[in-house]
Amino acid sequence: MPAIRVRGLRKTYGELAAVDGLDLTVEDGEVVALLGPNGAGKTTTVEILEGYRSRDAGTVEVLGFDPQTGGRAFRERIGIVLQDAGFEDTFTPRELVRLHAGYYPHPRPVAEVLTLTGLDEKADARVRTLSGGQRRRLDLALGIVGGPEMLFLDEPTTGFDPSARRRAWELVEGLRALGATILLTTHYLDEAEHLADRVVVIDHGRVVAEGTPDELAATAGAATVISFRVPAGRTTADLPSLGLERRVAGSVVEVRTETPTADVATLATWALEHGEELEALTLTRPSLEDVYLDLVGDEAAGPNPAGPDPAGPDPAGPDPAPAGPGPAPVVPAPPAPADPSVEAPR
Ligand SMILES: Nc1ncnc2c1ncn2[C@@H]1O[C@H](COP(=O)(O)OP(=O)(O)OP(=O)(O)O)[C@@H](O)[C@H]1O
Repeated sequence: MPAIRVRGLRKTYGELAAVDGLDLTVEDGEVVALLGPNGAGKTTTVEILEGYRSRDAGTVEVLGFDPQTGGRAFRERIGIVLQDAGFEDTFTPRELVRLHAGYYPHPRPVAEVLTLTGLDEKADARVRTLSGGQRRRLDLALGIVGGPEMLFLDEPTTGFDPSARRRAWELVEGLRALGATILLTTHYLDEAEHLADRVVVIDHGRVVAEGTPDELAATAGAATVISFRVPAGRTTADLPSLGLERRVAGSVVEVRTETPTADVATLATWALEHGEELEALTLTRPSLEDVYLDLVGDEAAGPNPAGPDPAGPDPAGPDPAPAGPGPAPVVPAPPAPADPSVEAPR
């Protein structure tokens, strides 16, 4: 039985379909990253899976429970790191972790959780004196203290310094090694690439692509780039026909190709036949970032596509207030307009 099975999930706010017929399966023990631009519906989906929001349509099973009706038996088996949990400022991390440990039948030791999340030094400081990144670590500590089988991480490392991020990654890897299933949302593509077995890209409340980063690269058709220096005394006119598109910058040639093996063979054969050495020859595979930008394009770099919500806040009862606009996406702007030095394929 998969850990998560979602079919035809829908959640609307007035006219806006925040989640619009979403299907998702997460196998037991799998780490899956949800990616997508601001407002794509990631948090709404995750909060429905956690039992924090109601749904309008679709079936949802998490560890065999319907999160809406799973109650305590369900909540004891999951761990949650929300985007913006909000703490009682006058408590200390040690007190809060101990308090939360009391909610679970088989919690992890409090001291271990504080160490794992790098909070030893701040364990007895008032929460109001913690930095943003330290509060986020506390979120993480509260998410794992119950020893969850299924962990939901909503942008778990936003605001972390690089070493805290590495540490959080190690923590997630450790939890995975213990057999936990993990669903995380992130805007850091390197985080998804590093942690996730599988990536699911969401846009406008639907899944637009899913697979391992390698599979995504293959299906999205993002091209590999072959780069090399034109041998001294030669010009680009001497080169064999290669790839889809060429860029020339000084003596460096970059060729975009969807058939890298054949093109490298053609290029190497040409060089050997002419007794040339191809200096600075490199092959760059498309990164998850290239693939992501191919899929969601400009939206990922817009000012705030989630924008003001025409539907206004959800008047419905138990759902929490909408999450804040969230941090700016870390994906860079899409490529600049066509470079005049780009040549048509020959
Ligand atoms: N309680 C709410 N009431 C009204 N609209 C909401 C509510 N919660 C979310 N929305 C809207 O639903 C859409 C999806 O929001 P959601 O927070 O799920 O996106 P997200 O993919 O998590 O975005 P981000 O990357 O910015 O966190 C957005 O347009 C948002 O404004």
